[in-house]
Amino acid sequence: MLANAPLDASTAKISCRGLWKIFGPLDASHVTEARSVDAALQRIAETDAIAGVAGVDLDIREGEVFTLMGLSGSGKSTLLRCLAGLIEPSVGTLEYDGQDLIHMGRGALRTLRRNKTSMVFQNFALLPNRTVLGNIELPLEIQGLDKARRRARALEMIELVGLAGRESHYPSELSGGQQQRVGIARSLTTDPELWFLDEPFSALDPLIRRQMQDELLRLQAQLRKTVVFVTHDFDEAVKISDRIAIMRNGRIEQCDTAINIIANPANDYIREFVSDVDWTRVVTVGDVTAPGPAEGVATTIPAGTTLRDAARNLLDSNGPWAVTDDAGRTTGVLTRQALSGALERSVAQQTPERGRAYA
Ligand SMILES: Nc1ncnc2c1ncn2[C@@H]1O[C@H](COP(=O)(O)OP(=O)(O)OP(=O)(O)O)[C@@H](O)[C@H]1O
Repeated sequence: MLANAPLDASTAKISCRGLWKIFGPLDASHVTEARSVDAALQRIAETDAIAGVAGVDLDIREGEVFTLMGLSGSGKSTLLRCLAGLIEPSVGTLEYDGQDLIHMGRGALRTLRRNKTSMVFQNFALLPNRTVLGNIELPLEIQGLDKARRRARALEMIELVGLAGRESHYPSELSGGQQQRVGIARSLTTDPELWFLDEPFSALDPLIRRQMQDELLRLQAQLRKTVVFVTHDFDEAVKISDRIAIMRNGRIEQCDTAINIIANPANDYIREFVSDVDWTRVVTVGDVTAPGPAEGVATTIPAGTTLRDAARNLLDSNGPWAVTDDAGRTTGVLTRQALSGALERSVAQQTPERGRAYA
């Protein structure tokens, strides 16, 4: 598969082709008339303009958590904002469920965004003079919902994110983690289909950050939104994402599952980008277990358990373990020997001589 290859536009929830966002005074013909993305970038480099997003093709599936990564300035926020309809792309196509956003009138786009999308920001972006309840009700107020209904819905959201009892507190009376829970609750009040999260946890300390990641996973298991997430933290991306796209200079260098990216980096840039990744936090029990029946094996372990977490089982059990999928079905058997071997291989991958493939 090409690093930047689209999945399948026909089943995509969000789909874009040849998407560009250029900052500065520049005619779109610089891009549309260029022979390739490289040629267009070359022409842009000769001007004062900057390509925040450069020729991105992407298909994001319904219900997936899709994460944008990359160094500072690589274009993550700009791409996220284009996909969210917050900023207008300079060139290219963008569709939700096959519906063209680029040629939609401003009013229709605003309505679509209000009904289908929502956003969580790194700095929480709460209104300081409104209570928790007031902040969470805001999107419904904008939608014109009557007071009783928006209050009932806001209280439901407060319950969902574990803030019951704090309804009348002001943002300044809350911890960072609690403020972000308000941001999350507010973003969910309108029941959006598309949920955009721009580094939502990066202002939080590590322990709270991990709790919020768990919280996000819990909410996502319940709500199954289509999520576009931006982070600088590969561990965070691995924990929450179905797929990760790594950006550089406005382009997507590789887009795949975390394990495929670390096992088969598309180029030297990606190899370097993931060189410090702890494989035991990425490779899961499911990745190293051969399919098969598990008769007579009483102890189970979920397929999504990372080797790092599974290693704890080695301390208090000899195995074997029946590996189970999300639905609780047994998919295979993991022996103590196989788990030890997989752990050893994962650790070895972090040495400079590591191979290109995991197996
Ligand atoms: N409003 C703007 N005007 C001009 N240039 C911009 C604007 N917004 C972003 N850029 C430029 O576009 C490029 C991509 O920026 P963007 O903020 O998307 O990167 P990022 O990967 O999200 O960075 P970070 O991780 O630091 O948030 C950068 O070169 C940035 O300077």
